[in-house]
Amino acid sequence: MSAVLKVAVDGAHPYAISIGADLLDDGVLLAATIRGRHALIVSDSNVAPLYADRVQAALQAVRPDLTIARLVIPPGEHEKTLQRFGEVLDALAGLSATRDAAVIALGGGVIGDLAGFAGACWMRGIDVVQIPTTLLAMVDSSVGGKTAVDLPAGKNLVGAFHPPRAVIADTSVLHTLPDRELRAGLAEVVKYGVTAVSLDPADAGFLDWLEAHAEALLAREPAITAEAIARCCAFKAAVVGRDLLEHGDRALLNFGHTFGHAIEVEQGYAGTHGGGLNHGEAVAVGMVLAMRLSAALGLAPASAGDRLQRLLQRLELPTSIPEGLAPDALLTRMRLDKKADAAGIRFILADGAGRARVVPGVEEATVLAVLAG
Ligand SMILES: NC(=O)c1ccc[n+]([C@@H]2O[C@H](COP(=O)([O-])OP(=O)(O)OC[C@H]3O[C@@H](n4cnc5c(N)ncnc54)[C@H](O)[C@@H]3O)[C@@H](O)[C@H]2O)c1
Ligand SMILES: O=C(O)C(=O)C[C@@H](O)[C@H](O)[C@H](O)COP(=O)(O)O
Ligand SMILES: [Zn+2]
Repeated sequence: MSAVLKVAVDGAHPYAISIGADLLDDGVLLAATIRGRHALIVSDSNVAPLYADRVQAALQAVRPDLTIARLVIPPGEHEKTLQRFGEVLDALAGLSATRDAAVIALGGGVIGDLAGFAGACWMRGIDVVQIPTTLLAMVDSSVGGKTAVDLPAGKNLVGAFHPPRAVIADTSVLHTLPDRELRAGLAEVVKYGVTAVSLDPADAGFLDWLEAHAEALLAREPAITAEAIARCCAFKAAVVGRDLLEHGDRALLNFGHTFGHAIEVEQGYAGTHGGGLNHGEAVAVGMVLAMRLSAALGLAPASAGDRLQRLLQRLELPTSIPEGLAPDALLTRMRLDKKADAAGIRFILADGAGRARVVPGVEEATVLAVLAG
């Protein structure tokens, strides 16, 4: 077994992120996260056939007394619903899960958010172990405790902050991840580059590093990939450790998301499985729009948008709004963004040199002009 990288998340609810190859088979590591006698593995029908048996066997070898059940749902963003949330709760009831039970989220961000929210609600909150299987989930969604489901009206509108008990990221599972999903994860990786100085000045050069290693990341070079995951987890750990509930600079992790979420909602959460943009792709487009808006307001040079667009294009990500989405329809969606308040939409804007901030009071006419290109 190769080296395991550890990132600690501090704060009121501390936990460890373990990153390494073949961690799914590490029964001791897995079992150390389970306190009670019941565990529910929640996964999707792409991931479960590949990995659920291994997780269950490893756990059961160390904890033969553990009763483990499984819930497998179809893949895709359109499954991150209240109905599926209810199915997870029903599965916990079927397991007679007590308060010391654990939900094991084995999958990408859809599974992590859905299972995490059910874990946050069952008996008012039980342990959630995140085992992310996409790059996006390893660098972002498995960490920080944001859990949620979507409504037709908007992304992640129903949810809770519920930090996991542990995050176990087995980098070997990325071998089976489709290229498109790898690229989607790289979009969130770039987000850390654009906001690096504000999130953690100690890693200010992350955007330059990404530009130097774009092809290696696309080629899934193991050492480069593991380094990217660990650095992203360190960024996220730093910010959620000091601002779990997003009263302050955690909001910077939302760079590109006000635009990106509007695209996802307007496309009806079509995502990978329905012919639309998936979350990472929508965030890629959203980041370019956010940088264009930053430039329009004089907060960044126009060249910053060009630089970001070039990097995203090298990573084979989309950088413009898909055909058929009207600017005014997107703006309407953005008004229900969770950062909006009585005074209007608040945007995360950046300077192109690693600094980002929350900006209120942006004229909607300026936003529409950016959306119209
Ligand atoms: N909670 C947070 O902080 C946070 C952060 C970022 C994103 N998100 C959410 O995460 C979701 C997107 O997550 P995602 O990009 O992981 O999408 P996803 O969960 O839909 O997974 C993408 C696809 O990859 C498949 N897959 C997953 N792992 C695989 C593997 N190892 N091998 C083969 N196939 C595999 C899945 O079945 C699916 O088809 C969105 O709902 C987004 O809102 C949440
Ligand atoms: O962890 C966070 O905080 C983020 O904003 C990470 C985002 O990448 C993620 O997509 C998150 O789910 C968006 O949160 P939301 O509050 O805008 O729904
Ligand atoms: Zn995101």
